[in-house]
Amino acid sequence: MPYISQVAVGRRKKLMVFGDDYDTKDGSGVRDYIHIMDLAEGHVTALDKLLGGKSQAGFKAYNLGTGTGYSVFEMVKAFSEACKKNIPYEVVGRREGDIASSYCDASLAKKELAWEAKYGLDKMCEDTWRWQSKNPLGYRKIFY
Ligand SMILES: O=c1ccn([C@@H]2O[C@H](COP(=O)(O)OP(=O)(O)O[C@H]3O[C@H](CO)[C@H](O)[C@H](O)[C@H]3O)[C@@H](O)[C@H]2O)c(=O)[nH]1
Repeated sequence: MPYISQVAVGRRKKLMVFGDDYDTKDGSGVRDYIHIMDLAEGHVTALDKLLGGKSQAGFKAYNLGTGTGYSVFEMVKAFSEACKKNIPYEVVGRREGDIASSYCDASLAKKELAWEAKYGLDKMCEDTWRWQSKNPLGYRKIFY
């Protein structure tokens, strides 16, 4: 997502797509992207349970994700629609160590924390683009 966003804002010429020959819906890598607000709320909910509950365990792991896998090409398309620009890309070789597909089962978080992700890919792209277009250099200071 940050690389796509930087292409859209003109900081990078194009996105390098790491492989289009995976055994996935369109050949590109699939991941479980999550909106930052969903992720933050998931953490707060887990902390509330830890601090307020009767849990004896020192820790417990919860998966936080949408449970939906999106491909790199789906990301490019969704981001392109959000920013109303073409996102140039080039398919290059697979990145060493990458797996084809990774998405989570967040059912335990839903059951025990009553948490689930609210936002989908379109909202992630829309909000990322709003931030990136207002902060082309990210949080770096702009010196004139
Ligand atoms: O310039 C890029 C960057 C990424 N991708 C693709 O986009 C997907 C997501 O890549 P990320 O690097 O954003 O995320 P990963 O899930 O592959 O890996 C990240 O999450 C992992 C844990 O899940 C590790 O922490 C790892 O170091 C970290 O990069 C992958 O299919 C990757 O091949 C591209 O095509 N081009």
